[in-house]
Amino acid sequence: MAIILGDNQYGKAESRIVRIVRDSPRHEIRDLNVTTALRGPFEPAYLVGDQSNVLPTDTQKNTAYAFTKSKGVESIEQYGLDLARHFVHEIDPVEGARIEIEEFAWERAVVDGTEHDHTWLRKGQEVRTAAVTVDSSGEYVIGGLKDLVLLKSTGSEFAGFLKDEYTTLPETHDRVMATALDAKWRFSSLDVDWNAVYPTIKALMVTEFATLQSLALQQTLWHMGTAVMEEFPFIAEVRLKAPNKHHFDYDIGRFGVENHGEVFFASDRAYGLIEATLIRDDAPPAGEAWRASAGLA
Ligand SMILES: O=c1[nH]c(=O)c2[nH]c(=O)[nH]c2[nH]1
Repeated sequence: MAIILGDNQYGKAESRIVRIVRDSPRHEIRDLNVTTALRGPFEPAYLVGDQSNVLPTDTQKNTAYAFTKSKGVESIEQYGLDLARHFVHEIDPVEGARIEIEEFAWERAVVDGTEHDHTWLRKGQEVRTAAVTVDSSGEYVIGGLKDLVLLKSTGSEFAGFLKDEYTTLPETHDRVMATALDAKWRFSSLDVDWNAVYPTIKALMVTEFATLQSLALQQTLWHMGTAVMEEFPFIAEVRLKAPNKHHFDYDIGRFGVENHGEVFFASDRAYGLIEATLIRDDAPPAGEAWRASAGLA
């Protein structure tokens, strides 16, 4: 019997990088959480402690910081491509690079009715994500968002489900539906206006969530994903993950107060977890696109 070293990669996880563009009195801010992971002939580091091919994770972190100035952060997708290409093409032993990025959004403070030049409020909304892989098989970009918290107070049903001796859930044709959406989309082209596509995808998914008379969260996810893929032919695949944040009618009848879908217990666990992958039947191979590192994006 021999033990062999299987899949491996190494890098610096979660470098928190804040880049301020201050070339004019009106500053800009980009607030990132960046993970790098390198793949290549790194077995000797694991097997015999030979670091000769190992670009330190500290160096990877430094490069991630430096590139926010030297290359800029036009979009997190482009920044990820710049960084991944650098590691693969400039650092000899590196054969593949995986860059995962989260971006935290800020909105300008409004002072005396005017947007302020250098003060922002952290947006409590979703986190934009990107995951870029570059290796000898190609270049892959996955865009995404996570923690997009959505709630609708009607327009959601759940009935007609399978029942057995353990089923107690009442059927409903009017319930609260809420989730914290995690969505990822794989691009089949790199010739994309990354910053233009993102808000459109978000808006399409929000619109489907709002307007579909939902028979289940599963159906809502299908409609969200298809809306995005019908709009953008260069999106080959969409992966969705949605916790069903249950809102249970609270029994205030005990106190002589009627509750017609007005007062709820917002349960944080256990939650249903509904997941779906939508893919075109002619999608190009995903290659290493989904092989995660820190799993940030
Ligand atoms: O939208 C839903 N899908 C389910 O699969 C499910 N199961 C459940 O108990 N409630 C719900 N709601």
